[in-house]
Amino acid sequence: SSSLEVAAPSLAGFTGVALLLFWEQLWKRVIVTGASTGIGEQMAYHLARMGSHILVTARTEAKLQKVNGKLSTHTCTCIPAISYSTLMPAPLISGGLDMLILNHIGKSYFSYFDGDVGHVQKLLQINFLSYVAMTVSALPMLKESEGSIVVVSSMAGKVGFPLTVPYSATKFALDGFFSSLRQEFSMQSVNVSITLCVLGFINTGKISPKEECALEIIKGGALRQREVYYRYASTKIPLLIRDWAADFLDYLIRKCYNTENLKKN
Ligand SMILES: NC(=O)C1=CN([C@@H]2O[C@H](COP(=O)(O)OP(=O)(O)OC[C@H]3O[C@@H](n4cnc5c(N)ncnc54)[C@H](OP(=O)(O)O)[C@@H]3O)[C@@H](O)[C@H]2O)C=CC1
Ligand SMILES: C[C@H](CCC(=O)NCCS(=O)(=O)O)[C@H]1CC[C@H]2[C@@H]3C(=O)C[C@@H]4C[C@H](O)CC[C@]4(C)[C@H]3CC[C@]12C
Repeated sequence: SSSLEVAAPSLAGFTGVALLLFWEQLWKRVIVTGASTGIGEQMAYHLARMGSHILVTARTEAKLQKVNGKLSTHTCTCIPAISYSTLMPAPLISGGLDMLILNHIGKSYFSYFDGDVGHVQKLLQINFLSYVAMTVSALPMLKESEGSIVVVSSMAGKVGFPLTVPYSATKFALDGFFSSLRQEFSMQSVNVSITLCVLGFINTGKISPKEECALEIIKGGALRQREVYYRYASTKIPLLIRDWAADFLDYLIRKCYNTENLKKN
């Protein structure tokens, strides 16, 4: 389809082609949550190109059907009307699974913390607790396939950025849960990899395009990396500063924060 052809140039790099060939040998079965728009949608297109069996979720049926239409020549199952706002319903997964990509997020605001505890609770349910519930449901199958869990997080889940208090809290929680779980897997010889993806601001322009970001996430998961940094320099360097000069990094973030530009997204 046209949109898959549009995505093709981003796979042109050597690692992209190598991954594609490697992936096709394995014929992966993958779940991508929050795949109706943004980075999740782009991951669905990349995975389809690699010949994966994919299951995509989101709340809005119309948007998911649009994505499904572009994936029609591939094996794709849509689970629309899935909302993670209430405690996870029955597991949506049956049969085998090789990779669980947890990507969805609920809507939040981009301004000073307004004291709304209910909003923090709701966002924790969508952005954090549902990730825990999905992981618990999928774990028997992932153990069987020695598969992978990929958790999409943010710079705002590693460093304190202003104006994103509830969102940031949910992303820090993911790091705590999945880093601790990774340790336990290692101690219990559970061969399921956990990849935490630390993303900077993804824009629609050429600097950090969502198509490239989506491919980096899939690559990191397939290679069973502990963490993915995208873009590497602009996420990794601030984190190195954080560990040695936290106050200085906080100062730099406040100084460089372009709120007007971010509010437009
Ligand atoms: N964009 C960026 O600059 C950055 C993004 N990230 C991370 O990347 C990931 C993807 O972000 P992005 O592509 O911008 O996200 P989008 O806002 O484009 O997509 C969010 C997805 O989640 C779904 N969703 C929203 N609310 C719910 C809900 N209550 N239950 C189930 N599904 C829901 C949406 O579909 P629907 O509304 O139909 O349910 C949509 O498919 C996120 O984890 C985000 O934190 C990290 C750093 C920067
Ligand atoms: C401003 C933060 C990123 C700093 C950075 O990486 N700059 C270099 C970019 S470069 O690679 O192009 O050179 C942002 C890191 C995470 C962002 C927030 C987020 O995770 C999700 C929301 C996305 C939405 O579109 C805008 C608001 C966000 C809360 C977003 C705000 C900016 C970040 C904190």
